[in-house]
Amino acid sequence: MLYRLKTDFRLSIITFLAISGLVGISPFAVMRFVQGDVLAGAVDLTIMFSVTMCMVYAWVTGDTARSGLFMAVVACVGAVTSGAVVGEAGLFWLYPCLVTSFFLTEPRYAVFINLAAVIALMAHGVAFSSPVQMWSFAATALVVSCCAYAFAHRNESQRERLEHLATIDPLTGVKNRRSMDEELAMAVASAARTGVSYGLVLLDIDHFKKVNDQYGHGVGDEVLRDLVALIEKNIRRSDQLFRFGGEEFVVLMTGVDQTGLRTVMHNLQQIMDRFLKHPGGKVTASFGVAVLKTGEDPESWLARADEALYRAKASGRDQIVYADDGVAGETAAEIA
Ligand SMILES: Nc1nc2c(ncn2[C@@H]2O[C@H](COP(=O)(O)OP(=O)(O)OP(=O)(O)O)[C@@H](O)[C@H]2O)c(=O)[nH]1
Repeated sequence: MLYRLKTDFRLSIITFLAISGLVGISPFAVMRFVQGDVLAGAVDLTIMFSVTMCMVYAWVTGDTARSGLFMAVVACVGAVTSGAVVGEAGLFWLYPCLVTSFFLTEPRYAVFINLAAVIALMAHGVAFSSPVQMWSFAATALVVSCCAYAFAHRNESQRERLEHLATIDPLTGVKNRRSMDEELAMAVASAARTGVSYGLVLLDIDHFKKVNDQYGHGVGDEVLRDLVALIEKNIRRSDQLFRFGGEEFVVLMTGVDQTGLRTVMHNLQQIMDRFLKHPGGKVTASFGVAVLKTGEDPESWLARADEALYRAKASGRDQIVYADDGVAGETAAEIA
């Protein structure tokens, strides 16, 4: 739970706002009912119920885009209704709503929601004691919205940049090991939920140290980039490639069974055999392949692929070894 709060910015905002909204509004709801103002109390209760539902929906489905948008609408509609029901005192509630809209949903929706809320309150007019107060409210609401927009926009672009730095390998441009851990966990969860099968390929370039030593690191880097380009060109859009570390890569394949996986792997090995080169000749790789078993966790899945890769290296490299096969794999030359 804490992990999701730390990694999902919008979910954390939705949760924080829902909880602070509940804490902030509940004393007023109690006060309204005690004072006999049932309508205002009912408005408060409806807002509290709606924000709670938004938060629960976000946690259960992970759909923070929809729940964030709905929460922004609920908050602004609630603030406008409060202003209309209790008058001037209700106006203040719109300010936090104008700010938080930009953190809950996309700027274009937030601008629309904020404008609609301010115009609705002004058109209703009852909450204002004078035209000067009404226009002062409009002007301050505009300033607050502009500042919130600028801040949220900057925050979003910095967050995207940090996320890119944290998840993408700078040399090859593919996702790094950190992203892989998350994607494997998601694949395991999806397999348990939907029954879709997943295959994991651990690929390690053979004798890569020699390439670096003989031709320099620049050439080594070029081989890594060529390998990535070649794999990306030859896997499906739903498959994902990660740099596991150094000269080791992982391909996560979706919707493949044992037979399909063997065909894909043989094709991939053939393509590498034909096209992946360094100045002195061919570049080969060893592969460890494991299909996710029912109820298996990501660690054991990866460990089985790693063990298969170890066997591929140990039995002469340039091999594909399937976990739990118990036999050595085939070289590209044997398949051809
Ligand atoms: N050019 C380049 N080399 C890298 C990079 N990351 C790791 N390496 C090199 O990859 C080499 C890996 O060497 P080893 O672990 O001995 O593996 P190997 O030579 O491929 O031998 P086997 O895997 O046993 O076939 C080392 O020389 C690392 O310096 C990188 O980003 N660029």
